[in-house]
Amino acid sequence: MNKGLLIVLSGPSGVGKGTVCAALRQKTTDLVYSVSATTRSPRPGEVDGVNYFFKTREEFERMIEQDELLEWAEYVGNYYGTPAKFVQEQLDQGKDVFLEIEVQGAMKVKQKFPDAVFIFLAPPSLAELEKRIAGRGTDDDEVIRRRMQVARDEIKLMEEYDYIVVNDQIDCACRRIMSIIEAEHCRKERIVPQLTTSLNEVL
Ligand SMILES: Nc1ncnc2c1ncn2[C@@H]1O[C@H](COP(=O)(O)OP(=O)(O)OP(=O)(O)O)[C@@H](O)[C@H]1O
Ligand SMILES: Nc1nc2c(ncn2[C@@H]2O[C@H](COP(=O)(O)O)[C@@H](O)[C@H]2O)c(=O)[nH]1
Repeated sequence: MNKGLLIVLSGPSGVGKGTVCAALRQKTTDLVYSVSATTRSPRPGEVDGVNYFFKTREEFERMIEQDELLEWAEYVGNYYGTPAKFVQEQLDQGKDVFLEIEVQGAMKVKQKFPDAVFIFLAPPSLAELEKRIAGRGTDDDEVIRRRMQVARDEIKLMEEYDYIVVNDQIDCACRRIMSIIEAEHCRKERIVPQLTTSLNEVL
């Protein structure tokens, strides 16, 4: 079991993962956020090394070959992946690490880190999801159509997750995620090994 908690947040594009993460950052400083690598082009305002590490396909494929990624997936024509070294270093230091990734990648993390916590952020409805993707104004109609198509398959896999949080309101979703993390820290599987020294007379 890792010293820190690995928390995986997935959910269809446009459901509000980034928005909820930004709100979480304001409410708690206890989480470390992994920065993914991608071959997608930066959107206006996105900064290399902050939002993503922007890579060419060749660079990304080299990262795959050199086993630098904890997981990776191809999504709507681009590669996305989690740099492994940073995540493992933070977990080893006892920090809680937060990954915001799509479903195929989350399923790969599940194989490697069965004790990670998997949270699916669900939209209140498909109509609301499409409204949010389109309202963001970052994708053309074809990309929106493909993201909605993938979203249907992703929603089918939501039962693979430990928790489902409906993102009807940003603050509510944020509170629920913080409660899940709090509760996960109290699981006996995590607590008992830590208490065996201090309570060794009775344990
Ligand atoms: N609870 C909410 N109610 C209404 N609008 C929301 C809510 N949460 C997020 N949004 C809006 O939905 C749009 C998409 O949000 P966001 O970019 O955070 O989604 P995402 O899941 O991170 O998408 P992607 O996976 O494509 O990066 C944004 O315009 C955001 O302001
Ligand atoms: N499997 C992974 N998926 C990731 C990673 N980083 C982001 N994502 C997901 O990709 C889609 C599209 O993102 P966008 O920024 O182009 O809208 C979205 O669901 C992200 O959560 C990753 O490292 N691995």
